[in-house]
Amino acid sequence: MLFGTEILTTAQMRAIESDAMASGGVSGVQLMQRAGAAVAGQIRLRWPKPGRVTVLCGPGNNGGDGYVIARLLARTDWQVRVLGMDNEPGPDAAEMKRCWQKAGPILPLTRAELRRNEADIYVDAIFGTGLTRPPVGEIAEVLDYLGGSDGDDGHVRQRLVTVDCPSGLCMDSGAFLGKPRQPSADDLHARLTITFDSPKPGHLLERGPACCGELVVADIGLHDWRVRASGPEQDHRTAHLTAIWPRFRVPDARRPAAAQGIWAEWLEKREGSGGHKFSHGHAMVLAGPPGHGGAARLAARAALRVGAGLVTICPPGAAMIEHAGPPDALMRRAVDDATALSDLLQDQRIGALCIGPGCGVERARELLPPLLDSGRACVLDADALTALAAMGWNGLHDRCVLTPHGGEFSRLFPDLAERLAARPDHGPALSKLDATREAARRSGAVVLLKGPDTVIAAPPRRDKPNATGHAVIHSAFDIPWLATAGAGDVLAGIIAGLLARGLTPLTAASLGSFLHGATARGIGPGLIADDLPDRIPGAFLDLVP
Ligand SMILES: NC(=O)C1=CN([C@@H]2O[C@H](COP(=O)(O)OP(=O)(O)OC[C@H]3O[C@@H](n4cnc5c(N)ncnc54)[C@H](OP(=O)(O)O)[C@@H]3O)[C@@H](O)[C@H]2O)[C@@H](O)CC1
Ligand SMILES: Nc1ncnc2c1ncn2[C@@H]1O[C@H](COP(=O)(O)OP(=O)(O)O)[C@@H](O)[C@H]1O
Ligand SMILES: [K+]
Repeated sequence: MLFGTEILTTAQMRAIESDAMASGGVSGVQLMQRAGAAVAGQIRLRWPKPGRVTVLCGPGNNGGDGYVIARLLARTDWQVRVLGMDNEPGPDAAEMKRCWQKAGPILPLTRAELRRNEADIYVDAIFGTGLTRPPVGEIAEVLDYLGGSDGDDGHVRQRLVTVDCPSGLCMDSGAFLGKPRQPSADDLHARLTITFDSPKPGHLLERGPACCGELVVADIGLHDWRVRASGPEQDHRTAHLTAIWPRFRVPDARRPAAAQGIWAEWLEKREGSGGHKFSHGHAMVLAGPPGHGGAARLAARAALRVGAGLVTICPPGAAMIEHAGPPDALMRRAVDDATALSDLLQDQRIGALCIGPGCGVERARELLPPLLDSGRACVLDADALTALAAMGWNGLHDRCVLTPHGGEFSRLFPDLAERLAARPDHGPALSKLDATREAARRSGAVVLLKGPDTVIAAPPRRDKPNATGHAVIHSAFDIPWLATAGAGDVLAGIIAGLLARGLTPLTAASLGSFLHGATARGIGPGLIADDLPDRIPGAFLDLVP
C-alpha cells in the first residue's frame, strides 16, 4: 500500500538529472531554464505588480538558476539587481551568467553591497543541493544578514524567496551546516521555497519546515527518468522514501489523494472479509499496576476507534477495578505474570499487542519475553522501550514496531542520538532519517521516531540485508498542540489496532501517524489526548473521496 509523496535524497536527485541529460532527452541548460522559470513564475504569481528584486547568485548551478530568474523578471518590468561571484561556474550556469550579463551587471556578493539598496524581494540562489561545507567569509556574512542576526528582526524574512532551499541548509538532513542543531533566531527563514521535481528530506526534517516557509515543488520534466530509476532492477535508486505532508504543493499527478481513497475503503471495512468481528482483528493492550491505568486506556480506546474488531485491556488483577468504567466496548482480562500472558497467547485470534503505556518498567521487562516469543505483531512504547534498553534486541522481529520519542531513542541508541545532536561540519549531515533507518537495521524492527518530524523506518528485507528499508516521514509541524501528555499513548493504540486488522508494521505505523495527525488537525489548539480517540471517525470521513 504505497501512499504519500515520493521524496528524493540529493544523491538520488543528481542521479536522475544525470540520467536525463545522458539520455539526450533534455540538456542541463534546459533543466536550468525550467527551474529558473518556475521560480520567476511563482514570484510573479505572488507579487503581480513588478517591484525591486535583488537576486543573490552563488558559485554553482543554484546560482545558474538565479541568473535565469534575474533575466526573466527583468523582461517583465522588475527592477533587478544581481549580486554574484567572480568565478567561472560549470558550463550550464556559465551560459546563464553570460545571458544575464547582456541584460545587466553583476555586483559583488557582499553584505555591504546587499545593504546598499532595499528591495521588495530577495532571491537566495547561493547554494542548493551542492552544499558540502559550512559557508564562511563574505557569503556567511550575507547569509547572517538575510537571517536578521543584526537585530533588524524579520526585516527580510517576509521577502525572501529561496531557490531549492535556504542556503546553508543541508537538504538531506534539514540541519544548517556549521550551526548547532537547535533552532536559532538568526537561522535563514524564507517566505517561500521552490524546489524541483520532488521534496528532499531536508525540507521536512529538523529546521527545514520552519526555515523553508511555504514549499512549492515545481515540475521540471524529470518524471520519466524518475519513474525509470525506481523500476524493479533499480529500486535502490528511489522509491524507498515517501512523505506525508499536508502543507506543500505538488503537481496534481503526484498527490496522494487516490491512495487515500484506498485507505478509506479499507478503513471503512468495505473490503472482503465478511464482517465478523474477529475478521477485523483482536488487539490486546497490556496495562500496568494500580494508579497508572489512564495511558493504557487511551491506547485501548484508540485501537477500538481504528476498527479493530475486539480490544482487550489486560491489567494485573489488582488493577482490574480501575478499568471498570467506559468504554463498555472494551473487554477486560487480568494478566498477572509472564505465565498468564503465555497462556492467553495460545489464542491465535489475538492478532496484535500493545505494551508500554502505563505498564511499569518491571512489568514490561517480565512480559516482553513471552510476548516476543509469540511472534505476534506488537507495538513497544514508553516503559517497554525503557525495559528494552536494558534487555537488548534479543527476540525482536520484523512484526514489532518501536515508537520512541527522542529521550527513549537516546536510551536505546545512545551513539546515534549523540551523532544526531552534534553540530554538522560537512554535508550530507547525518539525518534523523539515517539514524532511524540504522536503528531499524540494528533492532530488526520497524522504528518510529516521534516528533514534529516523525520518521518511520523498516528494517532491510532478510533477502537483502545490505539494502536500506523503506522509510516514511510524517510531518506534523503545523500541529504543535499534538505535543501533549498521552498523545503518544493514543498513537501506540492506533498502530496496535491497525496491526490487529492485518496491516503490515510499516503501513500500520505510517497510516497510524497520518490518522493521529489528521485527527489532531481537526481538533486544533486546546487538544488533550483524551479528545483524540473519539475524533478518529471524523478523520476517516475526511478520507472518503
Ligand atoms: N544539475 C542540474 O542540471 C540542475 C540543477 N539545478 C540547480 O542546481 C543546484 C545544484 O547545483 P550544484 O551541484 O552546482 O550545487 P550548488 O548548490 O549550486 O553549490 C555548489 C557550488 O558551491 C560550492 N560550495 C559548496 N559549499 C560551499 C561553501 N560552504 N562555501 C563556498 N562554496 C561552496 C561548490 O564548490 P566545491 O564544493 O566544488 O568547491 C560549488 O561550486 C540545485 O540546487 C538546483 O538549484 C536546477 O537548475 C535543475 C537542473
Ligand atoms: N512539536 C510537535 N508538533 C507536532 N507533534 C508533535 C510535536 N512534538 C511531539 N509531537 C507528537 O506528539 C506525540 C507525543 O508523544 P509522546 O512524546 O510519546 O508523549 P506521551 O508519552 O505523553 O504520550 C507524538 O506522536 C509526537 O510525534
Ligand atoms: K538557495
